Amino acid sequence: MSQPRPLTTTSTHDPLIHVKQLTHTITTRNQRLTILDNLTFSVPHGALFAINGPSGSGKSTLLNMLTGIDRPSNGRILFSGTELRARGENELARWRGTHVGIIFQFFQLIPTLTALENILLALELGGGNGLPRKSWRARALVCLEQVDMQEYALRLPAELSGGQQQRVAIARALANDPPVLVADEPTGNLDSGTAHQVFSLLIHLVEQGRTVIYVTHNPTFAAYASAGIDLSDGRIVRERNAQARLTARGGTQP
Ligand SMILES: Nc1ncnc2c1ncn2[C@@H]1O[C@H](COP(=O)(O)OP(=O)(O)OP(=O)(O)O)[C@@H](O)[C@H]1O
Repeated sequence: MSQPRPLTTTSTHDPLIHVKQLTHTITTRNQRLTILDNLTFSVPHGALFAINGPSGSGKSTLLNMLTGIDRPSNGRILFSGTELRARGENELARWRGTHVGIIFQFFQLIPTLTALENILLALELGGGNGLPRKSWRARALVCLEQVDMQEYALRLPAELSGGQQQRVAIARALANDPPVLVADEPTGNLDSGTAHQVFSLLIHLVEQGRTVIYVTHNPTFAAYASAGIDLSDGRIVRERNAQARLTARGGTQP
């Protein structure tokens, strides 16, 4: 299986997300744990941004903070200049429905719905992104086309391979046309050839102007990023910024 072709667009320097001195602690029965420790970084607009680190380093916790699913104990997250914690829960859920598409490791498609119906459900839940209901089916088909799965619109998830299911899940994440996709170990359940195909697709979506933030514990997949951070024990131990590599090599290379 060939590797994904390198990212040919570069992200702008405009930060989409600013994280400032973010700390998250939790109290268990007998101790207080610091899961994220004073993180400051930014996610450029139009980046393929990796959050990399070993198991337990805080990657998923951080991703949930960036999408407003969880709130940090301390610190600030500015998303397009607006502070997430300033929004109430309902407002945050509405905002998430239209601004962020979420992709999961285990796809999480509804098993009794076809590929097309899974995407229609996302449109239903996200309000159809302002489109009239009569055009939702066409929109869902466009999303399937974007991931090259239009021929499989009427298949159930169980009738698709793992890689095909993840493509449908990516199409579902695109349903409400969010500017940002977040993915927690998007290829963690796929063989390496299929994983590289999924990364090719994510790179293509970034080239079309979306920002993709993904979590991985695999340095090979982290190397596809145009920017990112490496976490260890809840701390940033390395910042990745492909701008330097772009200058050096004339293109981002994993
Ligand atoms: N609700 C909780 N109660 C206690 N500890 C928690 C809780 N949630 C997370 N943790 C701990 O916080 C740390 C970070 O967890 P997190 O799931 O963010 O790590 P991760 O890097 O995503 O790990 P993995 O790659 O294994 O999914 C881990 O040590 C985990 O055990």
